[in-house]
Amino acid sequence: MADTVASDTNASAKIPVTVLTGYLGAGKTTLLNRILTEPHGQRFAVIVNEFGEIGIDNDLIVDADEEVFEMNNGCVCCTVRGDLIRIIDGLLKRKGKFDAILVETTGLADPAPVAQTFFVDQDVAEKTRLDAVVTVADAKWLKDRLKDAPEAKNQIAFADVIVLNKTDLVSPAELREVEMRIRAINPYAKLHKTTRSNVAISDVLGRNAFDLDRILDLEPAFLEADDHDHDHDHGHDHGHDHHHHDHGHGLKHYHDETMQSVSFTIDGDVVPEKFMPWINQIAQSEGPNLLRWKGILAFKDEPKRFVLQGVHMIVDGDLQRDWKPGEKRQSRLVFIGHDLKTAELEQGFRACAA
Ligand SMILES: Nc1nc2c(ncn2[C@@H]2O[C@H](COP(=O)(O)OP(=O)(O)OP(=O)(O)O)[C@@H](O)[C@H]2O)c(=O)[nH]1
Repeated sequence: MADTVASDTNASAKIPVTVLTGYLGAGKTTLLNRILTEPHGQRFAVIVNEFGEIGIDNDLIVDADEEVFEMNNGCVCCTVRGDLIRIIDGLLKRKGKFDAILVETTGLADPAPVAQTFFVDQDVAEKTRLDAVVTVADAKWLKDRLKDAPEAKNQIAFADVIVLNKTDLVSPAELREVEMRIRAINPYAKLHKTTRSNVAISDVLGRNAFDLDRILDLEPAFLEADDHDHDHDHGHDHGHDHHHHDHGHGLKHYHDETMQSVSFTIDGDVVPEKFMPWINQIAQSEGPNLLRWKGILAFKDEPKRFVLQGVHMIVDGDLQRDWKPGEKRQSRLVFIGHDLKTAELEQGFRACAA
């Protein structure tokens, strides 16, 4: 994986995949129908979980027969959905008939294994790229679901784009409150407030969400949205203490009781021979706690930007476009997860600086 991917520079030829997630009834189907009926000139292959005709059903996505991948070191904590792989393999054989893939996950699904599929399976990873995880959230009910449904929190934490839907059902004050709750879990996603999932198609498709520039540019504003009360529901949570954050030293830090985001910036290059072993080791040791991680790295003597992403113990990366003339060569990493060893992560990353 990570040590072989650097040669893979052909990212743009891959078929983009958008994973559409969100809790039951949030408005996923409404969004999907909008995407499929608006004129955009694109042809989509759609994978949804109720669709008998393609051959997965809710049970499979929710909890049944997942296939377990045994990693080289014997770890079995990374699982992927065999059925999803088979469906995508089948679709890819019909290549040319569609431009993009949309996967609508059931409202109960943890998006991690779905996203992992696009990194883990070699055939799938060679031919597709995860464009973005789009999470539809119900403005009226999300707050409650964050308390009682871990999937709902994972779906928010995982999102590159959040469609905060059903805004017609809440007051402006309630809307602000739910937005802050979302930001406490995921300060990085692009957020759109909608009724009937009426977001512009260009805001959900073709995002190249792993071009982190856009997301990180927005980060300071996101980090200001933290002067909110927490409902401290310690029910099933890990008993973390209150959120706090630290604006010093290029370290940003934001979390609710369980979920946390940290980002680090090195003002310059990193040495790939140091960075790659380090990040692989972090993937192994911290992977179970790492829900999602991303980075843009300036590798020493490398004219192209190295874009990294990970899901739990899986690391994936590509050399993408050139650093532009005048663009500041920086190396940035973002981790979203729980119980993050922030100081250790920062120290390890800084040790890779050129
Ligand atoms: N009031 C209101 N209702 C909405 C809005 N968007 C969707 N709905 C309704 O909410 C219900 C659920 O919408 P769906 O799009 O089916 O939601 P879903 O996320 O696909 O639901 P599942 O398939 O059950 O997970 C439908 O009755 C929609 O008409 C909205 O913005 N406001």
